[in-house]
Amino acid sequence: MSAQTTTPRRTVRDIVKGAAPSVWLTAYTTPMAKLLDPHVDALLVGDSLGMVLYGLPSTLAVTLDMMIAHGAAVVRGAAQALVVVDLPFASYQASPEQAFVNAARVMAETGCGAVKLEGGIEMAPTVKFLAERGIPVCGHVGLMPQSVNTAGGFRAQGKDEAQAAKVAADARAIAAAGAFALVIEGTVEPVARAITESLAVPTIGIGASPACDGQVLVSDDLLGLFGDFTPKFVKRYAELGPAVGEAVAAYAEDVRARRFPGPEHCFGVKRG
Ligand SMILES: Nc1nc(=O)c2c([nH]1)NC[C@@H]1CN(c3ccc(C(=O)N[C@@H](CCC(=O)O)C(=O)O)cc3)CN21
Ligand SMILES: CC(C)C(=O)C(=O)O
Ligand SMILES: [Mg+2]
Repeated sequence: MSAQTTTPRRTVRDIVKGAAPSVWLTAYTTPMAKLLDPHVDALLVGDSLGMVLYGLPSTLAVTLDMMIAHGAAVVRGAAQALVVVDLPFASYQASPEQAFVNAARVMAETGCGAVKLEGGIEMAPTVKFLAERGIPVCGHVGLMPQSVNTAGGFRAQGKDEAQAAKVAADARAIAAAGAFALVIEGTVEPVARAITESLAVPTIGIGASPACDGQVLVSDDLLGLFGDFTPKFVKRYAELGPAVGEAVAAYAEDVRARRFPGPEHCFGVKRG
C-alpha cells in the first residue's frame, strides 16, 4: 500500500445541508468520470444510462449487472467525488432483504460510496433496513422514471394539492428512514422548497427549482450529447453532438480524398 498523497475521497458525511449547493452530475464511464470528477461533489451512475447509452425507451430494462459494470468504471475514473449508483428497477422493490442483497453486491463489486433508489412511503422500511446495515441510501421522490407505467409518462409532480401532499409525505418518510440525501425530480417549486426547508436531509433537485440544497443533471444532456429528447429542466452548456458530427465528417472526407493517413501517421514509410 503506498502512502496516501491525494485528497481522501468524499463520503456521504460530506454531503451536507446549509453550506454551498451540492453539485452532482451523472457519469457512466471511466473517461467521463475523469473529466467530471474535479468539478463535482458526487457522480451519480444513473439508470438513465439505459436510455442515454443503450437506446432503451425507459429505464425499466436496465439490469443490476449493467449498473455494476458502469458503477465500477466510474469509480475507477473518480479520484475525489462520492460515487452513488442507482439500484435498477426490480432489484429492490420486492423486499428489504432483496434490496440488501443487491445493494450489497453493488457496494462490494463497484467500490461506490452509496446507492440510490426510487420511492416514497412504501420504500421507507427498505431505506431503514439498508441504512442500519451499513449501506448509505439516497432517496428519489417526485417524478420517478421507474414508475413511468403507473404514472402514465414522465410527468412533473406536485401540480395539484393531492400530488403535492403525496410528494411531501414521501420525502418525509424517506428522510425519517435515514437517507443521507434526497433527489427530488420534476416537482413544482413550492413543493420542493417546502420539503427542503422542513427536512434536515439535503435535497438534490433535477427539475425541482433552485430551492433545493444541490442540483443534478444528466451530463449528456448539459453537454449536448443526447438528442432524443430534452426535458424542460435541462440547460445545454455545450453542443458536443454537432461537434462530434463535424469532426467525423472531416475524417470521412480526408479518408475518401486519401489525405488521411499522412506519412506522420505511418510506420515504415520513407518520407519525401
Ligand atoms: N437524458 C436523460 N435525461 C434525463 O433527465 C432523464 C433520462 N435521460 N432518463 C431517465 C429520466 C427520464 N426523465 C425525463 C424524461 C422526459 C421528461 C419530459 O419530457 N418532461 C416534459 C414535461 C412533462 C410534463 O408534462 O409534466 C418536459 O417538457 O420537460 C422529463 C424527464 C428524466 N431522466
Ligand atoms: C436523473 C437522475 C436523478 C437519475 O436518477 C438518473 O440519471 O438515473
Ligand atoms: Mg435514475
